[in-house]
Amino acid sequence: MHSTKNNGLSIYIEKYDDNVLRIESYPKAITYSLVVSLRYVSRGKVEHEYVKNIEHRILESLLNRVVNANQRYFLLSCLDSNKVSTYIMVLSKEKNEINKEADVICSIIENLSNNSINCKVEKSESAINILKRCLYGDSIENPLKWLLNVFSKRMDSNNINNVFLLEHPLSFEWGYPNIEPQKYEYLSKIFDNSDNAIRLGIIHSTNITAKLKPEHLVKHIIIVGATGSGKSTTASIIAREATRINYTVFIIDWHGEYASLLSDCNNIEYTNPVEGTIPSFLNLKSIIEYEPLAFIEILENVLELTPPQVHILEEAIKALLNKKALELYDIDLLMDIIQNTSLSARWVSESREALIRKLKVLSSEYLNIKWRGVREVGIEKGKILVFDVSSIPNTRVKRILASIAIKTATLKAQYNEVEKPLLIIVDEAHNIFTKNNPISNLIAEVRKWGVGFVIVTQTPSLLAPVVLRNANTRIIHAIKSSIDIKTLLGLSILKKEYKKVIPSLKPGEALVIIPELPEPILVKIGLISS
Ligand SMILES: Nc1ncnc2c1ncn2[C@@H]1O[C@H](COP(=O)(O)OP(=O)(O)OP(=O)(O)O)[C@@H](O)[C@H]1O
Repeated sequence: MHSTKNNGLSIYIEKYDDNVLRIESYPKAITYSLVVSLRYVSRGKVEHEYVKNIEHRILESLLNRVVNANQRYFLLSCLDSNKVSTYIMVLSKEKNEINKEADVICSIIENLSNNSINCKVEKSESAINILKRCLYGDSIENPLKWLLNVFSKRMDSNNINNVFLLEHPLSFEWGYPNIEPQKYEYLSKIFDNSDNAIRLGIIHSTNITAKLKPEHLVKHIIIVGATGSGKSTTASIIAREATRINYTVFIIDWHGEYASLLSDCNNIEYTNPVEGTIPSFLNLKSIIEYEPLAFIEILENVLELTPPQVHILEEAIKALLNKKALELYDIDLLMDIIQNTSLSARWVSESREALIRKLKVLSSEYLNIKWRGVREVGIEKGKILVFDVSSIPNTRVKRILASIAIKTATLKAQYNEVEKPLLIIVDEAHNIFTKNNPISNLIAEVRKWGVGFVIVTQTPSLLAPVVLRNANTRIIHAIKSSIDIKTLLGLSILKKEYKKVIPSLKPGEALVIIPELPEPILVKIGLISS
């Protein structure tokens, strides 16, 4: 994906003080604004003609002021809980004048309407909400877009080129006012200078580096976002940073993207079964010796085995375990054993054939992978091992091999057979951490063995709920699908206010939620040079 050149108009609206908003537009033009709301005071039956007349006179007065004064006004009609409300946005380059101007126009309006219109200056927070409602209202012609267009032309006509596209609603930065001094201090404390942390990028409107500490890593991280939103880039930054603080990193690379993302790293090894290498975690010996049930459950789930097929598989595994030299990068051997299982019931032969048919997708013959000839690559402290499954032609096989590798990696961590702490990054995790895959429950268990997961997905709604619940650090890139946004909102991962922000994040921008902070922070993800 390429980032598009932004030659449009970007507008940042931030709280300046209790009533005043500061608007910064690109190309550079800073102005100040406040919003007054108009309410008709009910005085019995108000004549339509009478109201129209007042409105006409108010508009006339405002127009006169536009000619004479330094201010601009913008009338907003917003759909507010099913009724249309009227607001006036007062714009000025002079922040000192703007409160005075609001008083002036309110007194003009109240006088002209004989006090049948109530005029009130809105607090900054509610002014932002009002603008948001107007902006996201259903009207096809976005009034604010028009406003900003006109406004910028008038205020800074020399600087503005001809393109006026509000193509990116987040440029408004709703809910992201400049960080106030107390909050700034608080954030600096949370993201202190400690070197033993993952540096994610810079927090919006600060020069504070957002960091994830080791405790965040073992409480798991989820990275969500639509295609092209920057998930893999973020995951690759976490991988690099994790090795810097001496983590062992294992990456399940679903699409074969990490070779280019990490091309400049020299502490990295790649494995790809189609090219004859596998991570040592894929030697089935460990999983079958330590937890044969987990192996059976993975196959049962991914290959949708029936109970009789599971039974036959269990018997075959028992037989396999009785064999002295267990070499099960050898699914072929497992199939031989199943073929020769001496179960006598009549149903066996049919189920056996069906089971073998299902297992065939894992065989050397089907995959064109010579399981007996593959080279196993181990994992070392401070290094990254990538398991690239992208060239395996069958999604079920990818899911099985990735699940087995993850399970074995965590077993090795449990039995201290791998250098810890271990960080397992799982790209396209919705293919693996599904509701019925037993692997999903690992996320609630592995912390005590010094293992953290980074779950990367574009479809959080397909993840097992246990996975979403147990990933305490959330990195949310742009998401378009309303189902996925709802999933995050439903889990209270996000407050409703962010619903509109998430689709508009730019590639590499993310809302980051860590347990210590009550609100998400907006982070521009990027490598921080040492
Ligand atoms: N932190 C960043 N800073 C600048 N640009 C970025 C950043 N992250 C991503 N991008 C841009 O967005 C593009 C897509 O990023 P990336 O491949 O990480 O997205 P993705 O969400 O993983 O997409 P996919 O699901 O298709 O793999 C990158 O090629 C890069 O141009």
